[in-house]
Amino acid sequence: MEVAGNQIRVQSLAQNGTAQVPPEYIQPPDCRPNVLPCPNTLASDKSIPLVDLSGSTSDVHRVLGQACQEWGAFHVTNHGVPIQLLDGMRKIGITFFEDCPMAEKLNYSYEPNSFASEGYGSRMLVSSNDTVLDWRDYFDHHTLPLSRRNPSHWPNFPPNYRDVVLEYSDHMEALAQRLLKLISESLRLPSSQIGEAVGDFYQNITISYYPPCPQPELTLGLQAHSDMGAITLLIQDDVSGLQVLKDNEWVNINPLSEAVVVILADQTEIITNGKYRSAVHRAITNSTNARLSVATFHDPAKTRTISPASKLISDSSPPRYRQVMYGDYVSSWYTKGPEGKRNIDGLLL
Ligand SMILES: O=C(O)CCC(=O)C(=O)O
Ligand SMILES: [Fe+2]
Repeated sequence: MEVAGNQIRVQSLAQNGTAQVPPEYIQPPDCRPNVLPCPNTLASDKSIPLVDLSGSTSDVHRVLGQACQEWGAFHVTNHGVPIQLLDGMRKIGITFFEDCPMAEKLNYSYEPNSFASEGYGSRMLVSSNDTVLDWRDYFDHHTLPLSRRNPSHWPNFPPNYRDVVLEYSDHMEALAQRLLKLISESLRLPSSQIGEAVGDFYQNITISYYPPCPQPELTLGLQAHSDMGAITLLIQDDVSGLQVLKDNEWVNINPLSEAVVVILADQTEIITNGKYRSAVHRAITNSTNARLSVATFHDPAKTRTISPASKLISDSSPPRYRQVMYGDYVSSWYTKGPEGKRNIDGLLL
């Protein structure tokens, strides 16, 4: 078994051909997928809305506004990011995880003693010891601001890996800015309102790799959570696994190779004073196919203070959240662990 800093890579476990997952990966019964009789663990046949960005501005505002209000997650198409680049990103990810020898992958291991460090890892670093482990390996890249970006920390297997990540980072930043403008406009705010409240993006790109799991009914690839920053842009391969919670039901976000999944995160919920909600989502596993996703997170700087936009506050719509320094929000997230929306709920007034 190959281990880095006491951390076992899930891929090594899966390749060992184990028929039973180790106990630290077994979810408590109420968090397991597809378990009867708890109705909210069954996946529904609904699907998230699709926003076609080539539509008329008024259609885009309407469909996107409704998607943000009701789901906090939606697909976008005609988004301007070359489809070839989406495919290129999936390709370098799968090549790194599946074709790069484990010994070489481990050279890029993240720093196990610091929060959200860059590199190859398995365990999200939360302080609480009772956290069940996710059936997932990942590679996290720090891509923005430029002062955090150091491509020599990233794999160069395959040889175009770093170039693809650089190009992808720029396209995702532009798309995130465009979406925050549309989101602001859909609330009849000045288009720069949410973007200015967030400030310059801290962008991280996380490639997640979920090996086949011998007991998918007992595990989660990634436990239920809402993302802590402002907006997440995600692509996936053709294997299902991502689910979003809607009206107490888990809904599959089925793969659409040319679309980007947009997931509103907690700071956008705070800035919009809860008019738009961050989406609770999770990843489930399966016993036959490995799954890959690429999530690009856009967050405020740790020193940024986030509060509900004053234009959305009135006598009939009082502030719902306390203001928070983003760095404090992140520390509390890592101390308490994700678990649904308990972090943002801690700011409710
Ligand atoms: O793999 C996925 O589809 C979900 C990834 C995710 O939610 C995350 O990294 O925060
Ligand atoms: Fe997420």
